[in-house]
Amino acid sequence: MTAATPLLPPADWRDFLALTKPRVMTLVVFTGLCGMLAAPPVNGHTIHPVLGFTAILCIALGAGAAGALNQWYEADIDAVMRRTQKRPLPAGRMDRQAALHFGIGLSAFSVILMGLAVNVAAAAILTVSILFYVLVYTVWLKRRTPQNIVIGGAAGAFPPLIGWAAATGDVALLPFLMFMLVFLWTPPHFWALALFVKTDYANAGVPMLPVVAGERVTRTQIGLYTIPMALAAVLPWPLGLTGPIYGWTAIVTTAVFGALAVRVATRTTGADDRMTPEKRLFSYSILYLFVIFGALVADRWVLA
Ligand code: HEM
Ligand SMILES: CC(C)=CCC/C(C)=C/CC/C(C)=C/COP(=O)(O)OP(=O)(O)O
Repeated sequence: MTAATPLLPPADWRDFLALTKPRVMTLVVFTGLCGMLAAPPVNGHTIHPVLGFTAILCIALGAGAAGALNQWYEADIDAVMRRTQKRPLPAGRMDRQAALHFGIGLSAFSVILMGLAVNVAAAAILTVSILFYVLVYTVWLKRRTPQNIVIGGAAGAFPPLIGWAAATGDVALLPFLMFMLVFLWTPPHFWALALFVKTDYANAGVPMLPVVAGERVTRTQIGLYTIPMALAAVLPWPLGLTGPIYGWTAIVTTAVFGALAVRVATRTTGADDRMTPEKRLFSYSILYLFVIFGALVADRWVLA
């Protein structure tokens, strides 16, 4: 080969899959599915299985597309952080244009399919969540303020609303509380992780809370956000929106979340600290959402 400009070989399908952040998106898709399955029948009918499947597919494709556009925009900072260096763009396995086209094409496809096959309400909320993740979080806030994940994190809270809207054509108080639960869960989820990958963000110049405000403030904020998060989690039962299966699951799993968050909030660490409680809170935060959303569906279907 004597070409003057080095050309990248065509990217592998695995690189396109990696662009969609598949591991993170499993929980996004799961909360969307649970929002859909928790919705009540409309005029005696639940959503047709084919339409239900299409709606979940659209959430998965839309979320994946948003992840691809996020990586297209952030290739520079991903190249600096150890956790993200091996992604297809910073590792030089994919052309940036290919990632951009993939992200835009998949976003348009997911929204149009949702609008044509399912309904306009679900397509509209899907559009808002993609725009929120890409424009509000990634482009606007992430490099500017430590409140980036508080405001921008709303993007990841929309899927239960999308699922519910797909099934009913509308939104209601229960999916709104589920939105609030994920919205208020995001700061403890992310800041627990940010406490132990702080150096990565500092090196990349991303103003995450532990980098700009320090560990103490971050720990306190984790504790503070856990309080309204717990309220959003537990309220559906006393409000009569769910039954005891959800209610008791929410009480027990949220109490564990609270205990882990208090441990993180009240700790001070030295230089060689292994950050075990922080890692535990981060891992538990993921299990917590899977279990609590699963309980919402179990409640609806067992007590129906
Ligand atoms: C702005 C908000 C958020 C930020 C900044 C954030 C950040 C992160 C980061 C940096 C990781 C580490 C590992 C990785 O890159 O795979 C992670 C893991 C994870 N996040 Fe989040 N997250 C946010 C919101 C959410 C939401 C809304 C969900 C789902 C409802 C979610 C689900 C997950 C899951 C399932 C993992 C584990 C992935 C794995 O096993 O590798 N995150 N998050
Ligand atoms: C339906 C729909 C469009 C959903 C969007 C889902 C969404 C916003 C998820 C947020 C979770 C996420 C991947 C955060 C990563 O933050 P980051 O991008 O700062 O993480 P990084 O450092 O790993 O790139």
